[in-house]
Amino acid sequence: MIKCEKINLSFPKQFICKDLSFEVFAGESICFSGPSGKGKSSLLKVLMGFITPQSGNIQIDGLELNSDTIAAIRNKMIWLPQNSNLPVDSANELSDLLQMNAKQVERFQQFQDQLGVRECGDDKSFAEISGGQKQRIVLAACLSLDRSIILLDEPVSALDDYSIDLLFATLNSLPNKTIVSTSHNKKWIDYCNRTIEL
Ligand SMILES: Nc1ncnc2c1ncn2[C@@H]1O[C@H](COP(=O)(O)OP(=O)(O)OP(=O)(O)O)[C@@H](O)[C@H]1O
Repeated sequence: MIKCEKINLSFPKQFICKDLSFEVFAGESICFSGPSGKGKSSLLKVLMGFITPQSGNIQIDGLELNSDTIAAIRNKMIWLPQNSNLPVDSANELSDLLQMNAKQVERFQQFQDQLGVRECGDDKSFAEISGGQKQRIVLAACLSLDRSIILLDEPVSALDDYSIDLLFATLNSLPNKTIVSTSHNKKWIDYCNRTIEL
């Protein structure tokens, strides 16, 4: 469970939120929505501990997020950044980068199958595939690590409706995952249990 209380966050040139409180229950899927530049990605980075708000309290599974707990908390999570420029050029290189064990590699291939990109993952470099195919391969990698909390920044930005349906079917096959995402996509927003509007 994620519990955020009275988060105050501003950058020098951008106010993000004042006294923002919310909870995300285990197994729930929520989406931050709102106009571009409002701070959706920044809030995911707050949950990862990459950005520290000016004030407020964040608890993940009962652990208060601070320098002592950050490693343990990050081990519970996987974060898909927006437009990630990965230092790899294929699914195989991605599994090496993430230091996947044999079971995770097997799951990675299963998720690529489920998301309709196994052939791309097996045979092609990232330079040879589309943005949507790459996004599905990176999503498959995220899911294969089997973390209980999944942070997805614009996970369907490059996907068509058919691919989004494949993703929903894949996520529905995974029990007890807590998903915190950002999106402008209506189909994704409708899929999530709840929206937090910024
Ligand atoms: N580290 C930072 N330092 C200063 N300003 C920042 C920093 N990170 C983000 N910002 C600013 O905060 C605002 C919110 O950015 P953020 O990426 O969180 O928005 P967003 O809602 O996710 O936008 P989009 O929908 O376009 O992805 C932007 O104006 C951005 O320039």
